[in-house]
Amino acid sequence: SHELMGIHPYNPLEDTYSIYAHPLRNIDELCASIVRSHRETSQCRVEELQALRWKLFSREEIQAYQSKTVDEMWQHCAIQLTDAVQYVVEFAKRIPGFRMLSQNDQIALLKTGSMEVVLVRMSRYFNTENNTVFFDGKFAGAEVFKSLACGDLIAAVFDFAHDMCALKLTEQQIALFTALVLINADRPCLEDRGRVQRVQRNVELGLTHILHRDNQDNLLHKLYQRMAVLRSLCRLHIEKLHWFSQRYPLTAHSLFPPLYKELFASEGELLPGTTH
Ligand SMILES: O=S(=O)(c1ccc(F)cc1)C1(c2ccc(OCc3ccccc3)cc2)CCCC1
Repeated sequence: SHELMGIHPYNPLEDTYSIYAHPLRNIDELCASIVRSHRETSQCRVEELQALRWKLFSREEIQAYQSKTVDEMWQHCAIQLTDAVQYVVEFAKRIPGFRMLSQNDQIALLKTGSMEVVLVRMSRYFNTENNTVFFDGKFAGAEVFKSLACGDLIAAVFDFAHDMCALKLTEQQIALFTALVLINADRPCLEDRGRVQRVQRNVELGLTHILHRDNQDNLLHKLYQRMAVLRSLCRLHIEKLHWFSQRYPLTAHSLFPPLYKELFASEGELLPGTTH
């Protein structure tokens, strides 16, 4: 059984054809429902975290993280990531049209898109003044993650967060952007690409509508560029995960959260014990 619990089959009432009845009213409604879902499923509000932005780890706390073993730190981050991904699954299920897709297509979109959405959401918790990111209750610099032994992935994650902050996206723009990151008809192994394309088209209309309303049409191509960076970041994450699983098979196969393995480990790697 898939760990992405609670995914419901096609619900005709939610079919996207109804959206063509009154396009403008519905595009506004589509944006409003995606913004609401984003707000309801983001782990903590940006305002709350901005208040914590100067809560940094002490030298001793940094030492403690740096003296963790590679597999301890990987497990710690995998747990944090899985926690964040749960909220993204909830967000996806509330995107109009997502639940009308087949269960396999919903899983395929989440397999490749959830990490990307987590990284976009993480950039909201990034402080560009001291290059720190919210982690474990305080703001951490890259040095905190040294024991992961994947400095290039961490540097790429930090660079991405920094570049996203530079765009100064509003929460509404982030809501529509992350919905578009998820609903991507070019993802591999989709059963009904045409159906995903129809849902994607509506979300694209929503994003361009929001950007036009904010008089920021110029952001659209920058957001498409960021989507390409996200794909390379997630390829790097999967590469590192393969490297890690070879060196620490026990941790990767029995200590990582099931949802993490479901989403990020390729089918072949899953040992018995994870049911399908
Ligand atoms: O807070 S985090 O653990 C964090 C980790 C590394 C980092 F540079 C900044 C933050 C978290 C995250 C977890 C795993 C990530 O990549 C995959 C990864 C990287 C390294 C080890 C395992 C997995 C990226 C982000 C941010 C959002 C949710 C959790």
